[in-house]
Amino acid sequence: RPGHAQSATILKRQAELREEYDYVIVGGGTAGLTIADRLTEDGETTVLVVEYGYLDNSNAITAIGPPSGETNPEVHEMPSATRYYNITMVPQAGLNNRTRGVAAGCVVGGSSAVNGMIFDRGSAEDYDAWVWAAGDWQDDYAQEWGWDNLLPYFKKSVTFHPPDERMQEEYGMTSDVEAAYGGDTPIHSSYAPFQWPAQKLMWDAFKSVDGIDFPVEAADGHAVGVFWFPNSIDPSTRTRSYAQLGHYSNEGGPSERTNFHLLPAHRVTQLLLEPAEDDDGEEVLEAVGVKLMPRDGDLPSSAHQVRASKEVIVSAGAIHSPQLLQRSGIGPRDVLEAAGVDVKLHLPGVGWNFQDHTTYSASFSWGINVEPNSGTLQRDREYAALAMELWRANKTGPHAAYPNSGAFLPLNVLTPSFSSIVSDILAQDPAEYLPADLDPTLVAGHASQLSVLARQLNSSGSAVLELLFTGASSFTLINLHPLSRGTVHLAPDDDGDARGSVEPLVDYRALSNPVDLEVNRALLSFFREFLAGEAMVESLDPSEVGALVGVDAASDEFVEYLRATLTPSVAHPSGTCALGPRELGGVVDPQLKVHGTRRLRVADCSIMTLVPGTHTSSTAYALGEKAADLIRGISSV
Ligand SMILES: Cc1cc2nc3c(=O)[nH]c(=O)nc-3n(C[C@H](O)[C@H](O)[C@H](O)COP(=O)(O)OP(=O)(O)OC[C@H]3O[C@@H](n4cnc5c(N)ncnc54)[C@H](O)[C@@H]3O)c2cc1C
Repeated sequence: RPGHAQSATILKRQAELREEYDYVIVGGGTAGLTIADRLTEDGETTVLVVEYGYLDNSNAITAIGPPSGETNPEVHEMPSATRYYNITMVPQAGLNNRTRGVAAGCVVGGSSAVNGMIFDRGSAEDYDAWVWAAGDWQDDYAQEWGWDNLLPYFKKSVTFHPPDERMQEEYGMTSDVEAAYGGDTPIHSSYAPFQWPAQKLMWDAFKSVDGIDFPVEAADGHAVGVFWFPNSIDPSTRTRSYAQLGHYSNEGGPSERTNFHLLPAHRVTQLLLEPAEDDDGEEVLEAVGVKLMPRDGDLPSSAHQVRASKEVIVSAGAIHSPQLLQRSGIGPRDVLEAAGVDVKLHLPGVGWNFQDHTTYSASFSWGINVEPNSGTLQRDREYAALAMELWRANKTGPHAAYPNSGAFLPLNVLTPSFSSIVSDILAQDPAEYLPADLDPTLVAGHASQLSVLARQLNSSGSAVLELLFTGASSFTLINLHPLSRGTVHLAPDDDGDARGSVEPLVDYRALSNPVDLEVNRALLSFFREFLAGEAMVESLDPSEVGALVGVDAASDEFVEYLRATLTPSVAHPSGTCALGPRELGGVVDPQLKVHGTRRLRVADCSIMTLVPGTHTSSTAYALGEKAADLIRGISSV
């Protein structure tokens, strides 16, 4: 245990912990802290947040700008590895049995403390898709979800800082505050005050491609096209803005409220569940509290228990929320039995429907060298000195550069054969690419998702390719709407060991659905064609470099390249406790209540039925805000 960990052992804290709170929230991450902040703002409602990570005030979490050590050295109060879980995905059958780490934040603030700070939102269709996937139950889900219901919470969840006049004139940045923003929460959303000149050349080149939109504002539901997007960065200090600073230690925030308790460095190992009846007299499980264990120190002889008089809210993220439900006896019967867990509620959707965006690299070099660029900082000592001076003076200049522009393009812009890909999806037998003997409700849910995905891939309102550009010549091509579905299941050797330290089996099942190969081919073909177009040749003169040179996107060799190099995750894990009817494999109802239970909700990225075509943190904040209102029974912002 790091000596400086600001965490109490349960014995030290036992005196401070109450026996009972109104609400117990599992996970002090992006959504969890947002919910806790809202529930306690009345000064009366008592809330305990249990967080496995440490309360870590290292400035290394917030520092951005020049490499550490050169100015304002980063201070690591704790080893940086303590801010991540140590999980290795299971060997990926579709990726030559490769494995790698699974990125998930493990610290107060959750993944918002370690993420890349791209702070965009999906398109309206990305959120309507969750409702569409509810099939015959759409009307129920449309009451609370879909873009129109979420937009007020997106607005509420951040303080937006529009680009100033210079940034508008010099870089062409645009925004529409009224359409997309208006909140004043201490979670900040802003643009970098410096962009490299080659960025503009690429932006201009996109203008020569047919069918591309350039929305003035993307965060109002129009996140398709080439557009500017902000970062979760506080522009007054140019430091990371994240859930710990915005929903815990902020002035007047939860850390100053006596009705709020945060217990870091403790893991909830099980939910306390009792048999009960719901309002219709049906037998259900009722959540009455949690069992928790310290992360460090001597192991107590038994787990400490805390009761929740109103509700338990699970916000442990898309990797650990399903794990906790499963450990507690809620999940697919076979998975629970294999791990020796008593099945209290057979709910096959728990841990199913695992999704993330996938990515692979494509590298080029520019034949025309446009100065300055990030290399100039290394090559030109005078320029480097000026850059450091600007950063020291007012946090501007090249060291303030951060990605703010991207192409988020629909399939019909990427390939003229988009409709044949859509037909391939519609022609699929929904069970064909799923694990054998999957519960029929999960197959039915997948069938529903396939029709939603066909609709999105056929539409100009949903992006399929994400390509961020800053002026640099290396790119990652991201598939925003994969069809492959994976699992997060309890490890059979998870014997419920006292600390709960056995991590779940994380299987992306990347490329298990062949349509994902087709889409990846389309991403590469489009991008190569774009770079070979007149506008790019005249301004930057690209030539391809690296392992893909000479590899035809239509060839088997390209498939081999994908299997050898594709990354199955860009750290946007989603979908493992999906919003949706039980008949379609859903785990939570429109109120985020777990089917078959009382006083138990899940609220984090695991509830996203389909991963939206965007980075996921802004949605985690918005759904945290939404969940808090559902819990409080508030029907509009
Ligand atoms: C490396 C990385 C880069 C990313 N880059 C971006 C980006 O640039 N832009 C973007 O928008 N999104 C990005 N994301 C994704 C985004 O940050 C997440 O989708 C979002 O923060 C998840 O929010 P959440 O509330 O669902 O979960 P989290 O914020 O991860 O919170 C879950 C919390 O629960 C705790 N927990 C888990 N199990 C237990 C338990 N049993 N008991 C107690 N506590 C528990 C965890 O420690 C964690 O703190 C990135 C994520 C990572 C990891």
